[in-house]
Amino acid sequence: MAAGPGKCFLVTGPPGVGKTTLIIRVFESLKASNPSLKLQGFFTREIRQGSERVGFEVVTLDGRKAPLASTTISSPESFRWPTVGKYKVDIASFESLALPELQVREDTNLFVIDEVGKMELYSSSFFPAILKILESNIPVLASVPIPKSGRDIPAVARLKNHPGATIFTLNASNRDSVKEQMHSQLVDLLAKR
Ligand SMILES: Nc1ncnc2c1ncn2[C@@H]1O[C@H](COP(=O)(O)OP(=O)(O)OP(=O)(O)O)[C@@H](O)[C@H]1O
Repeated sequence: MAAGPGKCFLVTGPPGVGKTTLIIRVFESLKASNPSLKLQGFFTREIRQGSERVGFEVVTLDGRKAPLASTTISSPESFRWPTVGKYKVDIASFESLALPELQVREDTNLFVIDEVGKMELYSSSFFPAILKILESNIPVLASVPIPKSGRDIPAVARLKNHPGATIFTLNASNRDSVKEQMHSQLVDLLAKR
């Protein structure tokens, strides 16, 4: 196993710049170049009704889905859902799908975590699971939001300050080159393990 701090690749950039798309493409090309890699984790995708975004779902790397947040959850009436903007966050649903994916296993090669955001962090078990992964020295590919306030949420600040962190800031003109860079760095890293 590699010595020193585990590698943590962080993708950031403004909403809609293509963080999820980039992570999916890197994941797919890694998988295609080496089908025996053991990859674990999840993506966050928006749910649309026509042109309107009505929520988010989490999707595991092998395609299982669960709701993360929605504008349309209403029952039970008396339940006070945690919210991010207009979305009600279904912490139990997120946890039931995502937390098992974040369990460290002996043979895992890479964890994919899209994203470390406010909704996901409502789960009090989510960030501790990430810290455990970092302690395990297994590489991580994660996306983190750019804060509206200019100040990172504490969990994101902690990831960015991790000694093994490499931060890629996406914009519309660099996303293809960042994808190539990230893919080749990960191929090198995974070949060493
Ligand atoms: N490299 C690309 N070329 C063309 N279109 C792209 C590319 N990357 C992303 N897109 C398009 O931009 C839109 C937003 O992409 P994506 O969901 O990946 O962004 P995001 O940064 O993850 O967004 P969010 O901040 O909401 O999580 C999608 O419709 C996607 O198809």
